[in-house]
Amino acid sequence: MIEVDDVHRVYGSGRFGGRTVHALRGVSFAVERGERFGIVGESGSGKSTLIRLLAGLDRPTSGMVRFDGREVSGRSERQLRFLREQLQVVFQDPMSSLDPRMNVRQIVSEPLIGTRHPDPVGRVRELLAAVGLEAGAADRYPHQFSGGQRQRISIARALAPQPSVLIADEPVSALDVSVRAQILNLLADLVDEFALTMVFVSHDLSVVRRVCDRVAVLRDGELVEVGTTEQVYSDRAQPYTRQLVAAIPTIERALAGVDAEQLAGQVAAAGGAPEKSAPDGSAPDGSAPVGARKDEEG
Ligand SMILES: Nc1ncnc2c1ncn2[C@@H]1O[C@H](COP(=O)(O)OP(=O)(O)OP(=O)(O)O)[C@@H](O)[C@H]1O
Repeated sequence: MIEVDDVHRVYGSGRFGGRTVHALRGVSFAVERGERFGIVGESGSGKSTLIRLLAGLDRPTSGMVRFDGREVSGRSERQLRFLREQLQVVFQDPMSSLDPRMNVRQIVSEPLIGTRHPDPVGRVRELLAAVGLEAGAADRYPHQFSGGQRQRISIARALAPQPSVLIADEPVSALDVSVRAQILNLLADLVDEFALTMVFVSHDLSVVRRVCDRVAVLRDGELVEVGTTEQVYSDRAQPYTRQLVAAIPTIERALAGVDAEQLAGQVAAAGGAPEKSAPDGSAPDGSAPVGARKDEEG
């Protein structure tokens, strides 16, 4: 469905002594139809750059991105219409990606403008139900919802044009930990229900692990590992991947059956990151562990 072939992206020309940043270095992978493919890497590893290339919002400096056999790079906006219909992105922060002046009906039906959909109102009702919002939500505005509910609205909007591929760009990072699991479960259910292909991007391997079949690990613009989520999570052949696992709060690893002490030893031996979680399994900022429920969404 998606092929990324030896893609490089260099920012800046380097002319007149200017700085260049080699954000992606020879990245290659393929995402099969129906797959849930995770891309994980720490800040600055090139995740946003890669998403922009997949969505046809930017062009690689060299290499090629293909969608359903068609080249994405180097096409005009008119030629990319097929991609805009087939591929939708859910962004990290629903507050900034939803227009505060539009009500939910307008937001969710916006992608249908110009498509001659026979029943946009009915479609909005259907989509709100699919993401677990009541029909009355259609008349309300983004600020009247909780963070998790706003992300549900973003997901409904992304599904409106009936895409075949959903790119989720850190979709739960801006949310309270108590609602993350609900949104992840919702995404997984919708991918099944609508037979979607999903590319799920996150800095957090534990989040990717919940929803993805395969995962690619990105470091400083290079793919250092690609494999099934379980392989990557449990083999940890790469010291960098071990660091990503070690950054997951202890309770998450306990749930995953990973021996925290053994892992900490491996990381220390690899010169890796220090243990970040508190002994009680809470996150470093003192927030509740992932998976804890406060029923904040209501
Ligand atoms: N428009 C740009 N011009 C110059 N450098 C850029 C530009 N966009 C990104 N970069 C650089 O490219 C590298 C990769 O950035 P990118 O935003 O893709 O990483 P990321 O993994 O998405 O990080 P984050 O999770 O912090 O968003 C970084 O060094 C970044 O500073």
